[in-house]
Amino acid sequence: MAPHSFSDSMTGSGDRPETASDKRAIRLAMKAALQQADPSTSTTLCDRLYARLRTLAPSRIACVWPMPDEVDLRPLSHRLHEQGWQILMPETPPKGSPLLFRQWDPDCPMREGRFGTVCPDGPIDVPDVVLVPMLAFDRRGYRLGYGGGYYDRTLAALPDACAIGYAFSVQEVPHIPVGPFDVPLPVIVTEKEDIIPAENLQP
Ligand SMILES: Nc1nc2c(c(=O)[nH]1)N(C=O)[C@@H](CNc1ccc(C(=O)N[C@@H](CCC(=O)O)C(=O)O)cc1)CN2
Ligand SMILES: Nc1ncnc2c1ncn2[C@@H]1O[C@H](COP(=O)(O)OP(=O)(O)OP(=O)(O)O)[C@@H](O)[C@H]1O
Repeated sequence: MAPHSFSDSMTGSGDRPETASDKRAIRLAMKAALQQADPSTSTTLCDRLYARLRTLAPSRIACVWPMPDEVDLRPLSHRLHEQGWQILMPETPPKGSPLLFRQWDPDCPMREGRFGTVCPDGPIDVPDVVLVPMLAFDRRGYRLGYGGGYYDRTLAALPDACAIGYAFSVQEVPHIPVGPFDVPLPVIVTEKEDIIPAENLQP
């Protein structure tokens, strides 16, 4: 079925029940699989992200403070900071709102936020580049997060930002169920490869 079908848009404000339930099943399976992932893979993934970003002029980039078993972007955040990038990290607002981003530097105080997230206690800022965490993804560029819809709302509000999804390669699934607000990412970086979904489109 087409990603943005009529029946999806009929519901107006969210996923159909079967889409939401299919997403939940993938999240559960992936959370379990991630507990077996090798954390040292984060280092290779950070190196690949850095290789992609170093060709750009330093600007304001949204990184992420990791949650348990997730890719750890902290080595990349430090490296980019040393290279003159302004690092931002998300603050998680109540569900239904886009993320806020706050400036981070290696010495800034951090505080605990919603759902086990941690965010800098710095000024609010707006990113030019957004690194997007994913619980699962597919080769079309669709992603699943923890189910808040935060990044979908955030990227919709930042149409000019350059969005780059990142995850361990074991987080790839054949097909992410898609709802009316899911927009595919233009690039996904894993520790093994850079996936450019447009290259996978059938003519
Ligand atoms: N490291 C990191 N930070 C991030 C994200 C992320 O994916 N990774 N987010 C990506 O968007 C946002 C946080 N989104 C989240 C949304 C829900 C849950 C969560 O634990 N949900 C519970 C159910 C909560 C409830 O509804 O009561 C769960 O999954 O069991 C966690 C993070 C912003 N910060
Ligand atoms: N821009 C939006 N406007 C309104 N509702 C949205 C928007 N984006 C997502 N949603 C809704 O939010 C709910 C959660 O979305 P989804 O399950 O795709 O979250 P997720 O992508 O896994 O979470 P996150 O983006 O926080 O990592 C769904 O019902 C979805 O339709």
